[in-house]
Amino acid sequence: MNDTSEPNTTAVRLTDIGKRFPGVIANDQVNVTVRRATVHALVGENGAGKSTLMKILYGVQKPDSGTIEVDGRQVSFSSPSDAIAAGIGMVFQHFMLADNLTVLENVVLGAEKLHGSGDRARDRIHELARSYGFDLDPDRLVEDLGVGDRQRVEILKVLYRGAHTIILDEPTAVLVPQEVEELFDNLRGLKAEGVTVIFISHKLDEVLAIADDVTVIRRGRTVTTVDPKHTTARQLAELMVGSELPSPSTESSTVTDVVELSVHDLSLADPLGGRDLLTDVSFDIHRGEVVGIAGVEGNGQAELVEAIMGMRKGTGTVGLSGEDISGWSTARRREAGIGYIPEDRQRHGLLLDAPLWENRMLGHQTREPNRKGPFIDRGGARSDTERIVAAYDVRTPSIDTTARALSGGNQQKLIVGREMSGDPVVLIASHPTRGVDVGAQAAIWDYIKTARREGLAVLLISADLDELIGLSDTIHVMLRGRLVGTVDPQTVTPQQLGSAMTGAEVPA
Ligand SMILES: Nc1ncnc2c1ncn2[C@@H]1O[C@H](COP(=O)(O)OP(=O)(O)OP(=O)(O)O)[C@@H](O)[C@H]1O
Repeated sequence: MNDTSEPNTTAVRLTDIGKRFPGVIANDQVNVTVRRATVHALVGENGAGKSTLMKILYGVQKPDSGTIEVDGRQVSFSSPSDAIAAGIGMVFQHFMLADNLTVLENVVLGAEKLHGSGDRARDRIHELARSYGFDLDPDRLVEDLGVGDRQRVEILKVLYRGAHTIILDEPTAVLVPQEVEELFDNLRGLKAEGVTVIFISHKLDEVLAIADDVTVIRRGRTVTTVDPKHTTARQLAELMVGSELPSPSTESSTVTDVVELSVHDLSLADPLGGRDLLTDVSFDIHRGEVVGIAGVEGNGQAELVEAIMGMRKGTGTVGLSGEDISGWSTARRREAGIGYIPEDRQRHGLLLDAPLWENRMLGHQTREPNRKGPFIDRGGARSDTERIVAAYDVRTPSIDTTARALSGGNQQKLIVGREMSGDPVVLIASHPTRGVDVGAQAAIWDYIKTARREGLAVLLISADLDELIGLSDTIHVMLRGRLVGTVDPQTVTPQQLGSAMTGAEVPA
């Protein structure tokens, strides 16, 4: 270790950082001091300014005011390459790996000048993996890796480029409990070797389990930095929102015997000729019922949703309220009353460069309040967007703001609000609360529970096992494109469910 790696020296100091966007002060004199070789968590409501601050530290955004010090030296970054040269790395939520290349090729890609490309590169990767306790085979294809391993490759990539401070944006959002434990082991390994980790998270229990310091940001300002050893999740949440949080309540069953969605023997071949993406998937969802699907990401959940929505053509049947809709287009399915919260909000849920009120119409152009007779009803769409913004607490300067300018969590709240509008019969919800803060999560859960009480049938896909267990009336476990078992959310624990998802015996 060199002299800059001693604990308790400062790795990063952000002082009085300010950043404005049109109509919004994203950062307002933010101050954060990150001690070297620690894990430092940033928490705050959706839109509080966490991502903006990290983009400033990574050179993606330029601050309007304030100073950045890295390793005791003042720096000014015009681009991520400046930040990387100063030893700052960032791992984003959407992994940016090439599936058809090996771990080694992915790590080295674009950084050949650093350690060469042949055996020297391989030696360096082995050395890094060993010293940080990463168990990765450099010659495996990335497409054969699970989510946890892909994340490790991303981290390795950043380390290979010489980072000694790593920023992770909501790293556990896509992981099952076992993978979260593995990630945390890796983070401890990094710390032990003098690496500093800054991470953004909405999972307050996890923050308390791994962080050495937690900085709370509220409406663009630093509230405080606390010691997690002496702070509870509830206290953190209250610091975030500046008031007390309501506690969620459990609900009794509202399941009826009317089948609203029925999926029968659904199979889907892989267009690339690999193993079938779905095999003989069958289940019903009744009026007033939430059916959860648990599975490690990449086991067919996305394909199942796309087949139900008519975006992929498989064999078997999909029925809506007793009618066979297998041959219907996606638009017709939505018109008939299927609400759809997509997994990838930026690709399928929003037109990023269109204003919020136009996004309100997306997929709902043919229905009230967006249409009057044969005409688009702009006024109706606009006033309903105002309603959603208020009801779902979408933080935005106005409904004329583009979707791109919203924070991730606020984009999600807008989509949920839109898809819950117009009394859907069935709601297909993929990760409905991904990226939203604890307050908004509780509000979305309440909306789903209320709609279920009123008869909504919900298909819930979520990597958040507490959410799956807390909302579902029944949970099917999905593995390699098949439903391999059913568990009772009343009795199953997140750990048992996590094991079942990786192929262990499904608990009775
Ligand atoms: N490029 C941009 N243009 C306009 N406004 C922006 C832009 N980026 C962020 N903002 C605004 O700045 C504020 C802070 O957003 P930021 O993404 O930093 O929040 P966050 O704390 O990371 O939220 P989340 O938890 O939802 O990801 C928000 O009001 C957002 O709408």
